[in-house]
Amino acid sequence: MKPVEAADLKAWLKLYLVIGSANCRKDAAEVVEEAIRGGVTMVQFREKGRNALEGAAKRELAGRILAVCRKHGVPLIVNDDVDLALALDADGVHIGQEDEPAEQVRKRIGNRILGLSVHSPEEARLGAERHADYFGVGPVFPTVSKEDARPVQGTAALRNIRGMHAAMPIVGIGGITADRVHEVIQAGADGVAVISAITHTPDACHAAMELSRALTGVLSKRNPLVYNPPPHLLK
Ligand SMILES: Cc1ncc(COP(=O)(O)OP(=O)(O)O)c(N)n1
Ligand SMILES: Cc1ncsc1CCOP(=O)(O)O
Ligand SMILES: [Mg+2]
Repeated sequence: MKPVEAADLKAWLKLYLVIGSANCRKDAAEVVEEAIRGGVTMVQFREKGRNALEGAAKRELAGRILAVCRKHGVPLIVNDDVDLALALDADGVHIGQEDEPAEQVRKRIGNRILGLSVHSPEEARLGAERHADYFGVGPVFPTVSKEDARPVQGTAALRNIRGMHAAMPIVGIGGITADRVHEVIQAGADGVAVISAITHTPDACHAAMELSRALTGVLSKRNPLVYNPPPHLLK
């Protein structure tokens, strides 16, 4: 497997669905199918929280979500669980600052995608040194989906981290809804990662379409100085 191209990853990060059984009132694989039909471009399997599945049941759900993603050509990232990602042959792993260290995960997953949560320019500097492929930055807004979330950052952390990492694929996360997408993208993110904006709605396809429409609008208008400087400026 070749290393992922940053340009491809930026496109996949546009509308990133983070999902597990605890977030859904119906089968999470069905929600993934509907959300992909509505425009989701990458999926993270995050099986956490009260009554989270474990062992064979967790693996079974992950396998069905992977099958849906493969059918539609959408990359699947596994949250925290490197063993599961390797067993499934998933496209990558997302880890945070309290998870298995990034260097170790990189060695274990080879060229699969490595996503890392960062909250400050210093964490981002270390993350880039440790060869993360993309950063997840947040919570940008208050979230109902993560009990142990860090304090809300607004868009300030995103702007700071983008300022220091012009070429890095970056996704904003935490409390993002269709009407807040423009702030997150204007602060320098390549896309948004959401749980509740898609899973806590009666129609995941419709919710994804609304988010996707908002993203397409703001990404097409974004001031090119915010990111994507010409290659000679990146040397
Ligand atoms: C895209 C994205 N960004 C951030 C996170 C949070 O990861 P982490 O800090 O490890 O917290 P948990 O999700 O493991 O509870 C994420 N999952 N995805
Ligand atoms: C996993 C995670 N990491 C930071 S905030 C968050 C939860 C995002 O969920 P929501 O989109 O419902 O706020
Ligand atoms: Mg984690």
